[in-house]
Amino acid sequence: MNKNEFISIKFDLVNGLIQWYTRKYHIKLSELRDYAYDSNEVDKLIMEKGDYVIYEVYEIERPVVEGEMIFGVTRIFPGVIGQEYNFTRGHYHVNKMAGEIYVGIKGCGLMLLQDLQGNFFTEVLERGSLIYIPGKYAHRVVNTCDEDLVFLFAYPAIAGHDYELIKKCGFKKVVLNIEGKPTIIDNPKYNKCKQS
Ligand SMILES: O=P(O)(O)OC[C@H]1O[C@](O)(CO)[C@@H](O)[C@@H]1O
Ligand SMILES: [Fe+2]
Repeated sequence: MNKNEFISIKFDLVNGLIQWYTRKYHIKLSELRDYAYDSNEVDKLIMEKGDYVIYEVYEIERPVVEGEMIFGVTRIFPGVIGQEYNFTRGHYHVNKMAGEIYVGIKGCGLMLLQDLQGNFFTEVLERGSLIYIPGKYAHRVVNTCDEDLVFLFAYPAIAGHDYELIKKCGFKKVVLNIEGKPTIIDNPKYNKCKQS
């Protein structure tokens, strides 16, 4: 097999373990401070438990040229930051023509989607879900269950990640654990951001 042309690897579809990847990175609690519904809860948790990993990404990198695709597996650990379920930062693609595909492998949660016009919706992401995200939608995944949420992703290598707007304003809604149930509420930070 010529690795410059073909990639064929084993993928454990039960546990979501990938046999080979070129980059592994993780996002810790402190890196979500600006993205959290309540950043005081981030500080409190770090004081109590230290700065732990919220999610990890196993990626197969490819050259950033038209036609290439980057793909891999993300694992979000279960838990809450205050009331807010563990989540990915979320981002827009710089290249609005670049869509993305997610396939749920293990666990359950929600994908939050929004565009620059303020349209917002959610999709269930669980084992067996297949979600196509058109290029203009920012996307975030929230783990609402008690186990790891694992999913496969694939996107054009030229997509580019834009985190700034999400860092500044967040998503229109957040997913909180209220009396043990995932509850979607308005994000005050987003509303304030729109007004200023
Ligand atoms: O890049 P974020 O918003 O932290 O979320 C991580 C997830 O999104 C991706 O960047 C793909 O869109 C993956 O690396 C991973 O699945
Ligand atoms: Fe993306």
